[in-house]
Amino acid sequence: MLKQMYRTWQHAFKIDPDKDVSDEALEALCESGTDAIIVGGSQGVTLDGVIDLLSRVRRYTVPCVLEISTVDSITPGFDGYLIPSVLNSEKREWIIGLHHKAIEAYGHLIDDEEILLEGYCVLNKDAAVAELTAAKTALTSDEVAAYAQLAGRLWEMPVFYVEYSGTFGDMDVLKQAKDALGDKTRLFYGGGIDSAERAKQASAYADTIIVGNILYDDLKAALATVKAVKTL
Ligand SMILES: CC(C)=CCC/C(C)=C/CC/C(C)=C/CC/C(C)=C/CC/C(C)=C/CC/C(C)=C/CC/C(C)=C/COP(=O)(O)OP(=O)(O)O
Ligand SMILES: O=P(O)(O)OC[C@@H](O)CO
Ligand SMILES: [Mg+2]
Repeated sequence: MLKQMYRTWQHAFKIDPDKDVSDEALEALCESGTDAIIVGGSQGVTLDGVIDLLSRVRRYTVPCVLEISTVDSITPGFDGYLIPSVLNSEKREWIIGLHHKAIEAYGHLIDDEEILLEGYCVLNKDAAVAELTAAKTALTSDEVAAYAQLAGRLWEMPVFYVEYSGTFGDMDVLKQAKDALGDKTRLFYGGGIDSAERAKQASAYADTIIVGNILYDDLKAALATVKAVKTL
């Protein structure tokens, strides 16, 4: 059950259903000691791609959750569902609009124990997700911290996600977000973690680090990020 699990996560791999990963690489990732596999991406996510990846990850015992990016690619069978809301989007649809429509259509199917809201702050202007969601990425650390305080201490969202997808972020920004968040909300960090060293740096402030792109470019380096933050 997602709501019982996510608070213990220190590390997760995010695997994109739109990208190729070999069976050998997938086995190494799933058996690495990571806390969870997140299936998600912002481009080219299809139902077929999601089902294919889910069935392959299901050969292993690692928890597997879907980070929903389109309604059409939701399928049963995951251990839980993460719902991103891009707090610094200039467009209402990415904050609450698509969510409202989805709840109207599928709200009756939702198991509250398996669904988790993530307040995203998207900070790399060059990431596809920033363009897609019209994120206002040029924010000062105080402005990011204000989103963290809002998401954490006021709204008590389960997760605040500092997202630098594609590049390693500013650790001072991450620290300030942590300080502003309060103790109800888990801080997720993702973006440019491509070594044990960077994994350690980010996990000094983030409760959970998310590792994505490097798993396609350098599997060994990706696996090293697990050992860097977890005592196995
Ligand atoms: C049958 C069954 C199991 C039913 C379950 C019912 C259920 C769970 C219903 C869902 C209800 C609900 C509220 C759904 C939300 C609908 C929705 C589409 C919301 C919008 C989400 C959103 C803001 C998407 C934008 C993209 C985004 C933030 C994706 C997150 C992943 C991410 C940031 C990937 C990074 O992107 P990447 O591909 O790596 O690309 P770049 O590196 O280039 O950025
Ligand atoms: O792909 P990277 O840059 O590792 O980022 C991970 C994750 O935060 C993407 O949503
Ligand atoms: Mg990516």
